[in-house]
Amino acid sequence: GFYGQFGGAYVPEILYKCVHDLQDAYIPIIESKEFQDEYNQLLKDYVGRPSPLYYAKRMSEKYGCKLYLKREDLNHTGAHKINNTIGQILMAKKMGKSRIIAETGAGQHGVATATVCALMNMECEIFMGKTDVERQHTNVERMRMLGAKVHPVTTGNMTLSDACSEAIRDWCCHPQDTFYIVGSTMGPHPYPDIVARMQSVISKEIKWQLQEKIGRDYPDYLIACVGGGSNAAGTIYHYIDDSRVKMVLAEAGGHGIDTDYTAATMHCGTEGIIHGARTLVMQTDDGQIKEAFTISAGLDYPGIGPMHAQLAKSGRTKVFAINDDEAIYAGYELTRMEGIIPAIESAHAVATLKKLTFKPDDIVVLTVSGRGDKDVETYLNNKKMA
Ligand SMILES: CC/C=C(/N=C/c1c(COP(=O)(O)O)cnc(C)c1O)C(=O)O
Repeated sequence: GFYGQFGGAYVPEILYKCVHDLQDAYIPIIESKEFQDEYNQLLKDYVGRPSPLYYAKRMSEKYGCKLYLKREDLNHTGAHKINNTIGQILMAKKMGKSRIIAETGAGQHGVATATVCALMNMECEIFMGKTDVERQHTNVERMRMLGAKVHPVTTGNMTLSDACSEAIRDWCCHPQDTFYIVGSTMGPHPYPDIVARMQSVISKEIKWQLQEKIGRDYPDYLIACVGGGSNAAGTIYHYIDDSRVKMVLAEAGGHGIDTDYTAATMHCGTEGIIHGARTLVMQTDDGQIKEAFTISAGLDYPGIGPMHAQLAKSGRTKVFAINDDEAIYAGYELTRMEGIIPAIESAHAVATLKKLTFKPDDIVVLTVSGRGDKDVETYLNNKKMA
């Protein structure tokens, strides 16, 4: 499982067996008719797919293009994360696992995991940095409502990276009966590939939706935000080899890539290992992973999916570092122009529109990865930036 020099599975000895078991099992499971039938039926009737591709008329006029929004915010649980957790819970069941663990930052992956555990009657434990427990508390309440046990993590700066480390430590103590549902295109092989495949339903739908709406199955631009990289991976998946399609990604600049308060890994990271993957990571000269910083819990990660490390290095994707104030402004703009309150993560993608120059007929598809209910306090507390 390599993306150029990036990827691989750098795990402690104790995890070898369960990681290799998964490496051997995942393709046959995903490609089986039984999996495909149950997965597609749940995406349709439980998640509510296909998600709409909505023509944003007022934003199109403002930015001089034809802007279509891929509405992953309208999925059950309010974000793209459930596309992935449905797939992984079916794998866990197939592999005879009874206990599910997951990390979460924005709480959307936590909610999506707790949701499918309730659906499949499985035990669920979520690890979440204490900082994120506070700033995304509505999602913590939802997780508990759904029957999950939420463990606040108090190591490091108590955000997503610390939650990942704690989940991996737990996994090391329960390698046989526990399935770790990883929430993004990160971690040891095969997780980046599993998550990208589960999220690829996003671009599979974009293709036929564009064909239906404009008589052409490809856009001029695809735009998405990147935390670990899963909604972006899903958005670009079926277009990666199509050179007609430009790919624009938004990572979290925080207070700026020239400050110590940033999460812009593709601007500030160097090659290293984090949570089992060789990728780009923000690290000190002696290899200590630096703390990330951003207003957005879901983008607050010092690493990046190995797939995106490779795509950025090869120049296939154009990556912008969007700062906190730019994201808040963009969140208010979409809210006031189209009546859609985006997740603060998705707002980073919206903020790239100001950085691009379009031709009037350019078809632009931007993935709204989640809804902003969990971020209303953050938006209102930062109104001055609007
Ligand atoms: C897996 C940890 C990331 C989380 N969320 C990330 C996230 C992201 C960034 O994650 P990726 O799509 O995996 O880059 C974008 N949009 C929304 C609405 C998100 O919630 C979470 O815990 O919910």
